[in-house]
Amino acid sequence: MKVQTLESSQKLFIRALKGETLRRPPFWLMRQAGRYLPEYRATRAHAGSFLDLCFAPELAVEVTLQPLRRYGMDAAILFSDILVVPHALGQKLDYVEGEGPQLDPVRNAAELSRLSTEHFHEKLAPVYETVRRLSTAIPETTALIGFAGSPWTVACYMVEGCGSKEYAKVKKFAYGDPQGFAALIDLLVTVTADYLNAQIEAGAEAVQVFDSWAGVLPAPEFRCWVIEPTRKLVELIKAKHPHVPVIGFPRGAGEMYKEYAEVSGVSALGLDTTVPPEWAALELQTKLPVQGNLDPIMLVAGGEALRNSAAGILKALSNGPFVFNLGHGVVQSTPPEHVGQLAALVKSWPDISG
Ligand SMILES: Cc1c2[nH]c(c1CCC(=O)O)Cc1[nH]c(c(CCC(=O)O)c1C)Cc1[nH]c(c(CCC(=O)O)c1C)Cc1[nH]c(c(C)c1CCC(=O)O)C2
Repeated sequence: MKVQTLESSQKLFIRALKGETLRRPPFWLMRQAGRYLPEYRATRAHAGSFLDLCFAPELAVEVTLQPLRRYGMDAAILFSDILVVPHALGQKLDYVEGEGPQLDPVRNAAELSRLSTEHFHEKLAPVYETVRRLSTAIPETTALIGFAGSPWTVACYMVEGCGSKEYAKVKKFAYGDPQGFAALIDLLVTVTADYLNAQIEAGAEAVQVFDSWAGVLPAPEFRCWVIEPTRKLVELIKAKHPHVPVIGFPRGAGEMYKEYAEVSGVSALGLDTTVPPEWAALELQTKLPVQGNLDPIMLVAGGEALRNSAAGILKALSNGPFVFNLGHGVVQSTPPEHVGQLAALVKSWPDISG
């Protein structure tokens, strides 16, 4: 096995998450691997289904490395999906071409009782193997990020059975039967902590908790189903791995970002596209390192709009601990050369800022 000579703590990405203000901020992009890259589409065509790709360590390593080869990001993110967790609990999951994920929904206590943790780690063993292989396959200065969905966001898919506009079914379950819904959330807190701890033990140097649907809840329910489960999850990770940074990404949290920053215990905050960077510098970055938040559609537009928007974010947030990223994932219609332009801009910051 290759011996890693560079300590995690020396990597730019980890240094920023530990609170250092760096001259040139590190960067990576949410969903940096995926269908916008022709080499991803080629590997995907060989893999069979999308889940087959997630559970084939050799191919999952390959697609994780693809964006790094082109753009030299400061961090690699494990290639997998947030929905492998319900899959490992025994919920039926399919990714339907053009329609996204489809699950057999869980909407009450009886359906909940059919889930089982019995084969959980066995089913996720290929993911841990991917992390182990990546930890020696990535460049020496690149950090390795593990991830999971937040209990709330994973519950959204488990209850709705697919993506949704209104999230009416999961809200009805949470509002109408808070005790029953708490059983689902508590289960997800426990298994997600085990899952992230296992990724860390396999070599992940930081983990991100994707809470894509945090923004759909009123404040009291946001406290109950987003902040509190995240706080428990972070506590279970920190109990075993106190020095591993946990990035929380409560997309759409708005004003509630402040309370999430103060209460959840996360080490750093992922900012969505709508958060004003200047506000974040004053109200959030004074408490925790921040990551974000270029609109992914700026990467589709390219040119002046992309340059100006990225420079505005870099100006506002580079005076504190900061990781440059998007405010949500790369979209499929992104021209790969625009990602190259963005990478060049961030890597030459601040020398080109004047
Ligand atoms: C909500 C969510 C999911 N998955 C994820 C989230 C949270 C972030 C967000 O809000 O986007 C997270 C995710 N999904 C994927 C990654 C890989 C790592 C990375 O490069 O960032 C990560 C971090 C691969 C993927 N996950 C998926 C793909 C596309 C599948 C394919 O190749 O056919 C990829 C590359 C499928 C997926 N997976 C999910 C959906 C809704 C879809 C369908 C929509 C789509 O196709 O983009 C669930």
